[in-house]
Amino acid sequence: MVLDPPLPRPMIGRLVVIGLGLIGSSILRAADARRLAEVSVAYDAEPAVRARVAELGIADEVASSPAEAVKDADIIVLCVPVGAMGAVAQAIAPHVKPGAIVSDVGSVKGAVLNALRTHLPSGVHVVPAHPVAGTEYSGPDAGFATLFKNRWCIVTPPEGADAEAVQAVTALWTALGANVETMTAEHHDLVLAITSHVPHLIAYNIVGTAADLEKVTSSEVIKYSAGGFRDFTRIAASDPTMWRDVFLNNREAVIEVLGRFTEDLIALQRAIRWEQGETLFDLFTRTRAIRRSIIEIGQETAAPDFGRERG
Ligand SMILES: NC(=O)c1ccc[n+]([C@@H]2O[C@H](COP(=O)([O-])OP(=O)(O)OC[C@H]3O[C@@H](n4cnc5c(N)ncnc54)[C@H](O)[C@@H]3O)[C@@H](O)[C@H]2O)c1
Ligand SMILES: O=C(O)C(=O)C[C@]1(C(=O)O)C=C[C@@H](O)C=C1
Repeated sequence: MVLDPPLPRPMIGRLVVIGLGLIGSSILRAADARRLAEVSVAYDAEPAVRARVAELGIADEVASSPAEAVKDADIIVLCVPVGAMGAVAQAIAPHVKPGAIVSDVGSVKGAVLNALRTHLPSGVHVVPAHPVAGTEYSGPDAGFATLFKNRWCIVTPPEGADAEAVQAVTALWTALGANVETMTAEHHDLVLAITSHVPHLIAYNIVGTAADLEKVTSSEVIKYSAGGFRDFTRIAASDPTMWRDVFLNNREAVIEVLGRFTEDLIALQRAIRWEQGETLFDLFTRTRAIRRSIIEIGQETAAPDFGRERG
């Protein structure tokens, strides 16, 4: 997979990335490869992370404070855990120039939009976004320039958002390689609860259950985890801070989806108890078709339906 060639002229003056882990460092790498900004500026709360980013040479400048980072910025992208977005917005608020755009990459949108709007002055354009692309790894060394290539990025502008600012964020993500879709923050949070948040919770739970089973030793779990369980362990290795914040900030949608999930699981339990093979067979046939259609259209380029038929 390769990125498109560099732009003939940078599309952004000063691009600032705050939080230099998997996502922030991937944005910097892709922006550097495609020469999207005249100047890219990086900041992270951890001095060791800032030093590593300077060593990697993926930003033009590494700032030593949030205030220094956002001075004269045109677009600022917050790539910190969802629970830290409010504190970062508060720290940069007095230093962001009027007319600048503040965006983010948080996995939850409603709570982040509220946090950003609470702290940032009204002259600053808030346009949240979420690249639906990632891995179970964290930190600046985990990032790579093609992470967003042919993946979806969901932009969730608040009502009345400045059209030019929304266009600028859309153009940024398109240039980073993503396909952009726009929806409300509320709808995003429901869609991602089913496609990402609850699946992660299930993975954390099943790996935790396996680890706690008294009659199966942990060495047996490791030894025989070549198949399905191994896939769950990859997801369950995802960053604890990030995922704690996701669940605490998308409580309503996660609880709603978990309710449905629990009902369906109990129905399966009943089908097994009463030996209702047809029920099991029908469900497994339906789910197999879903998997095959995802592969057929190519997960990376498929236009997901985002559940719109449910209204
Ligand atoms: N990992 C994924 O698969 C994925 C995918 C899409 C979106 N996201 C979202 O992207 C964001 C970042 O995730 P990541 O995987 O890059 O995390 P990460 O742990 O790799 O990096 C986060 C970085 O933020 C820094 N940070 C934390 N608090 C800070 C603060 N107050 N000020 C400045 N820096 C601070 C940390 O030091 C760390 O370097 C999260 O909001 C997450 O929900 C993650
Ligand atoms: O591929 C993975 O490891 C991911 O978990 C990526 C994933 C997802 O659930 O699809 C995780 C969280 C994000 O907000 C977006 C993408």
